[in-house]
Amino acid sequence: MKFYANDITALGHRRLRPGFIDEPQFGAFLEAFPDGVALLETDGTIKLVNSKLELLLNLARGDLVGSELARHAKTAGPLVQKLAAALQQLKRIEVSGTLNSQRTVTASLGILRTPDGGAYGALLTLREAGRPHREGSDKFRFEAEPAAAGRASPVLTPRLQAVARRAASAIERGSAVLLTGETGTGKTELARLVGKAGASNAPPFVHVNCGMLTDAQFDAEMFGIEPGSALDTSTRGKLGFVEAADGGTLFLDQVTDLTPVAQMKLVAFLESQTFSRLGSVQRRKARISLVTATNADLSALLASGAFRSDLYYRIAVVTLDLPALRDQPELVAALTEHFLRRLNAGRTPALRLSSTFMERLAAHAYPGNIRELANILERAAATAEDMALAEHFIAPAPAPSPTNAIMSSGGKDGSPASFRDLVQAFEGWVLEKSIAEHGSKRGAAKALGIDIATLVRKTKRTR
Ligand SMILES: Nc1ncnc2c1ncn2[C@@H]1O[C@H](COP(=O)(O)OP(=O)(O)OP(=O)(O)O)[C@@H](O)[C@H]1O
Repeated sequence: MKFYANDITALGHRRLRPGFIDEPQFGAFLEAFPDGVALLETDGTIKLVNSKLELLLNLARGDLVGSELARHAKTAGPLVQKLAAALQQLKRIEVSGTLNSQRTVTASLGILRTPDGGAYGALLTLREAGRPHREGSDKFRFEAEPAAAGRASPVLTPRLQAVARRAASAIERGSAVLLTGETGTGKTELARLVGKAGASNAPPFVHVNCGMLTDAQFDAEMFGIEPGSALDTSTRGKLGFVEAADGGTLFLDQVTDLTPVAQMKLVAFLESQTFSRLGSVQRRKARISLVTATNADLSALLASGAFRSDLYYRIAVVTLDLPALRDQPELVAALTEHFLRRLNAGRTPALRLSSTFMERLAAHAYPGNIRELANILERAAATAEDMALAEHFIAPAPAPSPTNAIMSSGGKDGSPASFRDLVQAFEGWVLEKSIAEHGSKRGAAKALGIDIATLVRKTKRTR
C-alpha cells in the first residue's frame, strides 16, 4: 500500500494520500498511542491528530486539523516553532521543552519518505516527560528533590520521612493514599512532595479543593468538556482535572467535602477507571496516582452516612495519619529554625528568639499545627525589633465554639435570641473559623465557595 500521492511534481514535496488518512481505522490507530501524535503534510498542514496531542498542546482538534503547525507557536509555545522550522527543511529533529500548557515534552519529528528519497509527510510525536517511572532507584530520595521555584523544600524529621516513604511506596504500587490529620499538619505539603509537584520535569500534579466543587460544576471540572460539543461554549473544550493529571497525581483535598452526588460520580470513575468528557460518549482512560486528604472526623462521617463507605474503601487503600505538631517537639524545633531562616532572609536586623520565647514555643499546644507555628513567628517578626521576647509570642485566639457563639447571641438585656440572631451567630462562627484556618478572608471565601465581597459584608454584620 502506498501512503503518498505522486500528484505533486517536485520530488521533495509529495502529498499524503487522502484515502489513507480518511480511513477510520487509522484514526483509531493514532488514538491508541499513549503519546501525542500528529500527521502532517510537508508544507506544515496538520492532517490528523490524536486526543493526547490536543491535551498536550491544549488546543482543540477543530483548531488544529487543516491549519499550519507554525500558526500555533504563539498559543502552544516556542517548541512548536522549532518543529515547524525543521519540517520546512524536511529535517528530522528531537527537542525537549515545556509547552504553554505547562506540560514538559520531548517532541520528535520524523519525515515520511518514499523509496526514492522524496518526502510525502511527517509524523510528530509528543512524549510527556516524567511519565511515571514505576521502577526508579531514586524513588525514596526526597532530600534530593529540588524545591519548586519560589517554594522552600519542606522540613522532614525522621518521623515525617517515614510517612513520606510509606506514601511514595503505596503510590509506586498503584494504591490510593488517604492522608488524615488535623488542619495544618502538612497533608498538602506531603502530597506535593510525593507527587514531586513543582520539580523540574515532574509529572503533572493537580490539586483539587473538593469543597469548591458544586454538583453543577463537578462533571465539567473533573472530566472536562469535549471541544466543539453542544456544551462547549469556548469551542476549545475544557481540560478536566482527571485528564490534566494523566501520568501524574490527582490530589483531592478535603475529599470529605464532596457532595453526595459528587461522591457517587467519583466512585463510578474509580471503579471503571474510565471517564467521558461532557458532550462526548467516548470512554477515556487516565493513568493517575490518587492521593486524597481530609482533616474531618472520618469515622463520624462514615457512621452518619455523610461520607460513602464504598468511596472510603477505594480512596483509603493506604491511610496515613499526620501527627499533630504538639506531639512532635523535634518538628517544632526544626520548623522554627526553617521559618526563622526564611523570615530573616533580607531582614535587618535579623530576628533572634529569646529563651522565654522559645519556652513559649515549646509549651504551646498548636491547635492550628504547622500553619499556626508559622503564623506565630511571622507575628513576632512583625512586632519585635531584633529579639523576640515573651510579649512577642502572640498565638491566635482560640476559635470560638459554635455553642458559645450561639449562647452569647441573645439581647443585651438577657432577652432570648431570635431565630435570625441564632443563624447569624452561627454564620459568624463559621466565617471566623474559616478565616483562621485559611489565614485570609480571600482563602476563606474560596474555601466556603462564596465571593469575597459577600464574606466581607457578612463578617461586618456579625461583629
Ligand atoms: N514539613 C513542612 N515543612 C515546612 N512547612 C510545612 C511543612 N508541612 C506543612 N508546612 C506548611 O504549613 C502550612 C500548612 O500545611 P498544609 O497546607 O500542608 O496543611 P494541611 O494538613 O493540608 O491543612 P488543611 O487540613 O487545613 O488543608 C503550609 O503553609 C505549609 O507550607
